[in-house]
Amino acid sequence: MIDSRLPLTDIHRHLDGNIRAQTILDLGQQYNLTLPARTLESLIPHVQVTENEPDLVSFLSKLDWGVKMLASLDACRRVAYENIEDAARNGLHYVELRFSPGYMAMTHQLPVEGVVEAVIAGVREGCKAFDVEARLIGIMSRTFGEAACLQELEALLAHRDQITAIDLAGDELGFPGSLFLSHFNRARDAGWHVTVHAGEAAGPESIWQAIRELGAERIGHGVKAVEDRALMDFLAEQRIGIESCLTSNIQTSTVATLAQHPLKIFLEHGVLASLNTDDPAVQGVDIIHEYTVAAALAGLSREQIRQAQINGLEMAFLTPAEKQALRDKVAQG
Ligand SMILES: O=c1[nH]cnc2c1ncn2[C@@H]1O[C@H](CO)[C@@H](O)[C@H]1O
Ligand SMILES: [Zn+2]
Repeated sequence: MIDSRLPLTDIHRHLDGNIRAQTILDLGQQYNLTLPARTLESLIPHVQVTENEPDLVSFLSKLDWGVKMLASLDACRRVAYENIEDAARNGLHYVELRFSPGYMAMTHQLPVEGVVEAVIAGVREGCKAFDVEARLIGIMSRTFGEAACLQELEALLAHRDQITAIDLAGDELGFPGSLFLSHFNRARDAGWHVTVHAGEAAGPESIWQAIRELGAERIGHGVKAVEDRALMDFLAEQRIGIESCLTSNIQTSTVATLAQHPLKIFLEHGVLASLNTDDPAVQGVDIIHEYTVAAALAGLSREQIRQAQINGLEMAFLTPAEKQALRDKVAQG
């Protein structure tokens, strides 16, 4: 159930994990690139999760075809623009879109800083054309190591005023947060907010590390927090938000079934947790599905779903005045 009098937000949404299948096909044609299929229908199984993947890293490989079609900065701009259009179509009032400029640049050796500029431009155009408010979160893709992350960080820092926060995503088990202390020191010095993918593939210690050593104010997924009572208390007391992504956690085999998902326990424990998509196009879901289907299957009551919706804006990297302006705007219709 979505409460239409409250702002609808998605604050954990990968722009480069949300490239339309049709756009993948179009870009393949435009740049004469090889794809595993020629029709939309036959392409879907290659670019969308159709059965749950055995683990996080297998799931992440599903993002690769879309990113491989980013043959120019204009393609990056287009994908960013379409992300805002899709958010508007879903009735989202506010989105935080995250992207990994090095990952997007990789296949066609685009300039990483150019990718950051193209994404900023596409999002800005989208926000002008559609009634959506957006902020950008820069991702460092840990999967490619510390040096590649440094390159992403520097490209993002060159546009620090257009970026709201920094994140670390990718292979959590292979590349622990402890490798990235200096990256996060620099990101915090830039005045950015910090959110970190933690406690998805690795255990609660990864969440403690993200908070204590990287300065995380919010945690992406954070599923494994439920295994550590002291951490649950700490999250609730410090109001460290958990960005839950229900369908994603099933598709990565982080959680076996929605009925076993800890989001309900987080909310019962007073942890600030919200509903988000993650990589909607790759997952074949949207925010409406997460609210109206997945949340109920995860055992959330109507009141808990409403609380999660309230928490989404509460957790947003906005000032109190910006949040209030959004509440007022939506309440007035
Ligand atoms: O669910 C997830 N967990 C961890 N990393 C992710 C997830 N979804 C996407 N990425 C990672 O984010 C970057 C692109 O924005 C890529 O590094 C991709 O692997
Ligand atoms: Zn994510």
